[in-house]
Amino acid sequence: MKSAARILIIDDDADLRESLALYLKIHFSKVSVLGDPRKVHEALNQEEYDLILLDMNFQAGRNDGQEGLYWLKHIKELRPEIMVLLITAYGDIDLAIEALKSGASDFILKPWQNQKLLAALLRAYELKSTKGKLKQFQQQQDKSGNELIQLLENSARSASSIALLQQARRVAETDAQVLIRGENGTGKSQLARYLHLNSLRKDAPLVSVDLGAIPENLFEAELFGVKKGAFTDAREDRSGLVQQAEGGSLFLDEIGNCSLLHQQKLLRLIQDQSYQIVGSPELRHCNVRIIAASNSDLELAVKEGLFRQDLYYRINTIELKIEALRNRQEDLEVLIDYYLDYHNRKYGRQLELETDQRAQLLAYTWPGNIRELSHSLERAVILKDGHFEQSLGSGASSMPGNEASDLLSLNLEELEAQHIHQVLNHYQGNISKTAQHLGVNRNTLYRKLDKYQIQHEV
Ligand SMILES: Nc1ncnc2c1ncn2[C@@H]1O[C@H](COP(=O)(O)OP(=O)(O)OP(=O)(O)O)[C@@H](O)[C@H]1O
Repeated sequence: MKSAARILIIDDDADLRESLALYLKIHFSKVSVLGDPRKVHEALNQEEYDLILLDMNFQAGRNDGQEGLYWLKHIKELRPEIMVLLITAYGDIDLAIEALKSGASDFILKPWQNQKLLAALLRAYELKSTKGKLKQFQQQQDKSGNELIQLLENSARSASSIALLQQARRVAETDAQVLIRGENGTGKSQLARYLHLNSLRKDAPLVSVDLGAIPENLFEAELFGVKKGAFTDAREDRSGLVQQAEGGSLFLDEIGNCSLLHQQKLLRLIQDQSYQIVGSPELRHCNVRIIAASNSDLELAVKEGLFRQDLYYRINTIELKIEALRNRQEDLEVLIDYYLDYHNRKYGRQLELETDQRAQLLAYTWPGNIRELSHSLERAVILKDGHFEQSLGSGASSMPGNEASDLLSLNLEELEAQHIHQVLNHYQGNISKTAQHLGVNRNTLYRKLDKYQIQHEV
């Protein structure tokens, strides 16, 4: 399959241009040529390119490479996102260094070797895609970063939440490993973002990975990346999440669901800041801050031999515990107003709560915590109905029994709903373990819980 990279070759030598283009067209979907660099502005206005292969000497008799450097800077001013690879017959180290400092992605010597040239172009394209993704992600994060800080600080009214955020801000400035504990839906991922946004790494990416949702056999590839040729499908080098988090933070959600084998790889990552790309013998160094989260009893898992003690000690240098929502009445009051307003605006409604309806929400135990609260208010706003009797905790009580005769009377969907409910109860509401047991990912499970209105654990 051809790479999607769009390439422009700029060289005054017509034979060379054409032979390069002929070769590259075998591997790339779009290859164009340009003989005169003075027309580059026009060319870039007409078409989009990902990569430019730029000759360094154009005028006859000149071979100092300065023209190439001039056009390189010009292109980078016009389109900083385009990766420029310089190609020259007169290479020396100083020129190569100057080119790289001026923004070139690579420096290729003529006569080139086709395989090496191809590898350099594919590498540059991979880098461009990763940079693009990170930038996009970072912009989204920036937009909502301040909102998140405000939201968390606004809703922290109870003594435990105020103390928690204070502690979080204090540890955020350090690079200490943090373990966030709390029931499902209490806001562990949001607290991880809060930590990152308050840290010195805030301008670098925060990459989150749900360790409960990654299939066992993809764990290493997802986290550490893959070297081209590591397996049949690995046609190009692929970066992993650790590399994408370079300089920033890596949020390892549901760390308690990690197998012992993968715990060992995480230990090396955390302890030595190093990892191995799948298919490569080398150890790679990285600079990432680890934030982990878990809603399971890790101490028990350590006792039972299911969680490595050394990893446990590594990740919980600092432990931040989020209280269940039922123990944070002051926060609950603010969150009811926040989500009522939020969903009213989202759906263009004006639902208001009667005093007894609000009292009912304040008295409920919220086993699914903030996520359940938001879902309940969303449903109420959509239905324009603040009577919560039907919905709060109805999932548990309305489930049919599992006598054989009952099962026969169920249709497929009812059977599915019942099965999900039982598995969920078996794992005491642990979403990741339930999803793993059922062979679906957590998002699918949440959708099904929603569909069958199994609110109890949503
Ligand atoms: N302080 C807060 N104010 C308002 N909404 C919040 C707050 N904290 C979390 N939320 C919302 O609650 C929901 C659950 O939060 P989050 O996903 O962070 O919980 P979690 O503990 O990581 O859940 P899980 O254990 O299922 O991974 C999200 O919709 C989030 O936006």
